[in-house]
Amino acid sequence: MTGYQEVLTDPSYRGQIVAMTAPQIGNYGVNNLDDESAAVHVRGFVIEELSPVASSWRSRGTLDEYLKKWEVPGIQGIDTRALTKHLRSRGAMQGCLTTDNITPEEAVARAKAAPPMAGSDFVKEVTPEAPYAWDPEDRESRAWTIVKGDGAATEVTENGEVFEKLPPVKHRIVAYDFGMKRNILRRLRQEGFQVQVVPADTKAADVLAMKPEGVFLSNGPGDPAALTYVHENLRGLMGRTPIFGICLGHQMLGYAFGGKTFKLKFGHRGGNQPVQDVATGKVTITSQNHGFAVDADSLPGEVEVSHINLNDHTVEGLRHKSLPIFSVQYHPEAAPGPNDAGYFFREFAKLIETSQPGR
Ligand SMILES: NC(=O)CC[C@H](N)C(=O)O
Repeated sequence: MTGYQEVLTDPSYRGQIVAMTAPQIGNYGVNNLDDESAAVHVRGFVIEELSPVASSWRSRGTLDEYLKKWEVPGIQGIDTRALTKHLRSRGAMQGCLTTDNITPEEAVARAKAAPPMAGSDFVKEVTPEAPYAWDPEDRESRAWTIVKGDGAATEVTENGEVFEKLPPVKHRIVAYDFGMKRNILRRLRQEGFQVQVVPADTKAADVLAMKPEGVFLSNGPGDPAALTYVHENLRGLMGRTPIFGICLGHQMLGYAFGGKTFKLKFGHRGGNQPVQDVATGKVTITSQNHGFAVDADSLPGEVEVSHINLNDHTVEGLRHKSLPIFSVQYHPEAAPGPNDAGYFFREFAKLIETSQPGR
């Protein structure tokens, strides 16, 4: 029931209509802290029932007003669990939401005529135009670092909000922003990383010229196969700096290694996906949002599958056997419920500290 604002603003959903299975959405309204980016990216939002009340001390408006502000169509009154079962048996498909006075057949024709997800580069719509240094001390960024107050060093602002005191900077890294969620930046900073963010088409040489201690590859929308310019740049970074990728970043590494991805019949979504660490056998409950997956058989021998999804046994993590490179398909930064996977940000710091990049 929670997390709808994060879903709406996750750039990875660019170009997609999202349907929620929880029966009532909007209960706690929207606020100025939960946005994962500066805009709503879903193309349409489908729910069973909009809560008639938006109630929370953090609330600054209703979901209805929010979608209107961003001119994103929403529809309620849909049996979204039946819809989900339909998509599960038939596969993810094109859809159409309209207020035009047309027949269902005409709406189906419009849905079929829409450009398909496969083969489309949606990253160019969400990547920043220029590099920027993420400043965790600016007001807005600090507002993102709310913690639950578990006794860790905290600070209370004039509005009574509790903030985490950030640790000193330990490592300077560069992050490719393919449509990055803000909580990734927040989690990186919480682990002591200072982050310089660069656009998706930044050349490997320009990244290396910044002399980063490591490179992070973000999540992002669309078909990973379409981003050949990224695959190329990553090949220029491999072996020269430690690399950590999440979701689209993980898929990009799959291509840079010489592998490929395929489109899943239906994507992995939501906060309840079981993933097994192949080496330890340990299972974590993870948050996921992806429609494509790396094809394990396409990978070269020097890359190992470190994690698998226990529902369909697809690849959920990769690790290079000799170079300091690893990635996960799911979202260690997301926390709609479990925080099982949060340790990956610490792993990245450890990798930087223990590897000897050849530069
Ligand atoms: N969250 C993501 O980074 C999604 C990656 C990719 N666009 C997919 O759907 O598989």
